[in-house]
Amino acid sequence: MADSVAVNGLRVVRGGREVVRGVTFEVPEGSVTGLLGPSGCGKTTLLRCVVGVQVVAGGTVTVLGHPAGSPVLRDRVGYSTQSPSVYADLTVRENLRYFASVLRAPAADVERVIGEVGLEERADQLVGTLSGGERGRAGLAAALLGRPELIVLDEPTVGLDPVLREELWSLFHRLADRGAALLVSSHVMDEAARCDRLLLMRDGALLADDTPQALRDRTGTADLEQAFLALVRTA
Ligand SMILES: Nc1ncnc2c1ncn2[C@@H]1O[C@H](COP(=O)(O)OP(=O)(O)OP(=O)(O)O)[C@@H](O)[C@H]1O
Repeated sequence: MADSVAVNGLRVVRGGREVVRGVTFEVPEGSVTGLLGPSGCGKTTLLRCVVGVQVVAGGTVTVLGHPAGSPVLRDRVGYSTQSPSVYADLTVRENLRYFASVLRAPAADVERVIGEVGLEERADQLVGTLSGGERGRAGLAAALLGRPELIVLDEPTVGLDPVLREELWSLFHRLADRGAALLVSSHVMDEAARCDRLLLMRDGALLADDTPQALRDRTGTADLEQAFLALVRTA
């Protein structure tokens, strides 16, 4: 399987402190890679590097064969941030029509992505009046416009009920089955088991890069929370 993302020796300094400390990993196409780790460990910073909006101090980030942030990647990479960048004074549908035109995505994509994130009944509501979870899904819908080959999602399931979380994880796997690479961050360990591969991060470094089952086997633990703790103890 080809790699959609290749990160090599990445270092980032923020506020005078090295917050990403020599990180190397790949994200294969056609799979869901989870980026897991405690609050403040550097997940968002790492995702920002992959989408090319972060100044880096060293190392390389290659996305679909190009340096991260290259103009040719604009409509090939979808990115949804923790605070969704959708306009509060437009409806869900208006937002998505606007982003579809910017990305030159087909007009029919708007209805497709509204359906994929389950916002059909909120499509004509102003984003400013949506709940936090609904607003998050509106941002996620924008990241799915144009069928990007790489989809980068920063904590997409925060604030969602278990049913919706389940639906979104099913959607992520459907997108991967179509060939997309997904890189999804979370600090909830019970989501780790739903990923094909896991990157476990702590204090700006990767503790592990493996499948959930291999991590459980390697640490001799039954669940991934315990595996993470075992890795922290031996780091
Ligand atoms: N603009 C900034 N200036 C200084 N320090 C920053 C800045 N942005 C982030 N940091 C620091 O960089 C570190 C990594 O932050 P980052 O947002 O990547 O963490 P995270 O793992 O995504 O956390 P969370 O799960 O809470 O969102 C943190 O210690 C944070 O305080």
